[in-house]
Amino acid sequence: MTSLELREINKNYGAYHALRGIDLTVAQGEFIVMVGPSGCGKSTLLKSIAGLETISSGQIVINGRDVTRQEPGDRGIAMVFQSYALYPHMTVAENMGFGLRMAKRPKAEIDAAVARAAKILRISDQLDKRPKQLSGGQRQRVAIGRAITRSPEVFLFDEPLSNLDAALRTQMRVELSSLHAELGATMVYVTHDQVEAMTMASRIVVLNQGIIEQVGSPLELYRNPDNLFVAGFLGAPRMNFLGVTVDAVSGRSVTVAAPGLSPLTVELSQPATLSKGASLTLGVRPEAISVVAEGNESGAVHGEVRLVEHLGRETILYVDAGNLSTIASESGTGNITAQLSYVAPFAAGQKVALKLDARELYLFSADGGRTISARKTILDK
Ligand SMILES: Nc1ncnc2c1ncn2[C@@H]1O[C@H](COP(=O)(O)OP(=O)(O)OP(=O)(O)O)[C@@H](O)[C@H]1O
Repeated sequence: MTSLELREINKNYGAYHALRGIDLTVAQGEFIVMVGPSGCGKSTLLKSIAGLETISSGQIVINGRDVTRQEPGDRGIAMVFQSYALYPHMTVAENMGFGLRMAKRPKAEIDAAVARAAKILRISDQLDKRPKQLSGGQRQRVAIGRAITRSPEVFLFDEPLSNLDAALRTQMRVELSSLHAELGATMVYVTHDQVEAMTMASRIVVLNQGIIEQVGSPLELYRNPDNLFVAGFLGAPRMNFLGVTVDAVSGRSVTVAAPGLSPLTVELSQPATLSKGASLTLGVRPEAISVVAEGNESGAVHGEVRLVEHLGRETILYVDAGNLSTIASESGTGNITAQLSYVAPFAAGQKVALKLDARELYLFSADGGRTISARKTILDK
């Protein structure tokens, strides 16, 4: 059953076109996570669904009701903000019951809803405290509790965990996923955090400059990005991009090369009319790069280690591969990043040969960065 439908949503701030024809259908119980670079329109879209922003054109439908012109309080949504937005002079219980009190619900009903939400969020012993007596994590639980008590048709979350420290964020992430499973509610969640997006979402929506670049399950987007933007946006460290030229085409295979790179053959999604010498972008994720002994030439890139990050279980190498042309290196240190799943004994200044896994290569068209390589197999979660 459809829970939320966004139809051709446009939002202008004066001459600035912040949302450009957003279409999205969300099924009952889905956990939608919206990601995208700063300023791409995530908050504007969330606030538009909430009714805190008026859209310039389009339609917002919640459970079959057109709510486009309705007040926020009448839309059947509850929003949880990054800043918690709790009333400092009210107790936890009063904060949580606020929405129901405004709706003039009977006291017994409010008390029961608050008690239930507090139990779910494990803050039953905090109900008489005021927000300033609580930790950041507890405050965010109260804000979520306030949303739960209203039994909304759709929950909206605007970066709810970004004010918490790393350990608490991990804990709350797990708790929010459990809460979602327990309530079976439709949730739309905005975040900057890749891990939150990958682990919590039923589907991720990647926004860029007011348009949707791609919608899909986390693994679908990670394995089969539609274009260079999505490929580069999801994954940390980011996918490496190398400028290459077509060496030879044979049916569905294309061999590409670049100065400093041994020729590599990539499967295409369909037979392509690529001519020899045409420019393309080759993509390879850091985890699809291994270090091989010098002298092993097949698909190897030779370079010098600039920086090593030892993360315990894994090692990240930032390698300068000389004149191998790469596009916008993420770190500014070296131009190829390799992520090795072991404690690798490398040091800055060391010469290495990197091998790119031929099964894990992506090719993007020069015009618009469309993915033209064959789709990758997705291993189910
Ligand atoms: N009230 C406003 N008036 C004018 N422009 C605005 C207004 N609110 C947002 N914008 C512009 O609209 C664009 C989208 O803003 P929005 O806050 O939705 O981005 P975002 O993706 O949530 O960014 P961030 O991740 O940094 O929070 C930005 O370019 C922003 O400057």
